[in-house]
Amino acid sequence: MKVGLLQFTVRGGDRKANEETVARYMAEAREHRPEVLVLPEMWTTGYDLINLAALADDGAPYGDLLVRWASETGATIVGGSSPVGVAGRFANTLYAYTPEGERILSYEKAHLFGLMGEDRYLAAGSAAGNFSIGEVPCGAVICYDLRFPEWIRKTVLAGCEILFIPAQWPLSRLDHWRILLQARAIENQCYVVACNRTGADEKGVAFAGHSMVIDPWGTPVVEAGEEEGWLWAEIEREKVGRVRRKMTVFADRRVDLY
Ligand SMILES: NC(=O)CCC(=O)C(=O)O
Repeated sequence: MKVGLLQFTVRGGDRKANEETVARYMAEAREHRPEVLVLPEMWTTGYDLINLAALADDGAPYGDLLVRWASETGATIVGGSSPVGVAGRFANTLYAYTPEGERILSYEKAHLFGLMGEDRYLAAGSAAGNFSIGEVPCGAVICYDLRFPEWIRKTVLAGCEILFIPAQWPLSRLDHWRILLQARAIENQCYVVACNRTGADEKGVAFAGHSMVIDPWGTPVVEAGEEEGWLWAEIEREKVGRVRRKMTVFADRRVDLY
């Protein structure tokens, strides 16, 4: 399965500029014949939470763009996330679409990140992000959710061979990013596909880039630098089964203890 992760510099509060940037990269992606494309967290608006009510949509413009790009590229799009608001309740929401335009995932970030003010402006989701790409069981969480292994374990126990993690993760905690991503891949024996943003926001906070694909043994398959652009990787689904058969972590769980 050929996967492309787009890390780019999100412009806070400027949906038009962000849409134009992604559209440009989507046109470029076609020649790579991708099967899955992944975008970063809150790529439409950035963290302009004060203006959330004006910037968020009800899911339609955000979803419509993903439908268009999925159709144009022929890939399933795991569309990062965007603020989606219905009846005054806004959530950091991730949609995924097939090339045929079917929405296969709507996931709301479950753990709100106080350091970036999310808890003051957004509502937390409470449903796990399980979905399938063709026959492959997948899961998704968003950024800060990465710090909650219980939540990710729940997603994996429901069936997940590839875990997608769109993010806006700062450069100052790059070490946490890399260690936690690897740990989640090792302990859950699944692929981790993590797409971060690049550049700095309007307050001068620098973001890490370093999007990564990690295999179910915990070995990085690819890792980006801090620059904007596509990161490409090949996912070998058989590896998940191989690792899970070799080290029987799931069968060895002491469910009588925890
Ligand atoms: N957007 C986020 O959830 C950021 C999470 C983060 O930076 C962290 O250290 O955790």
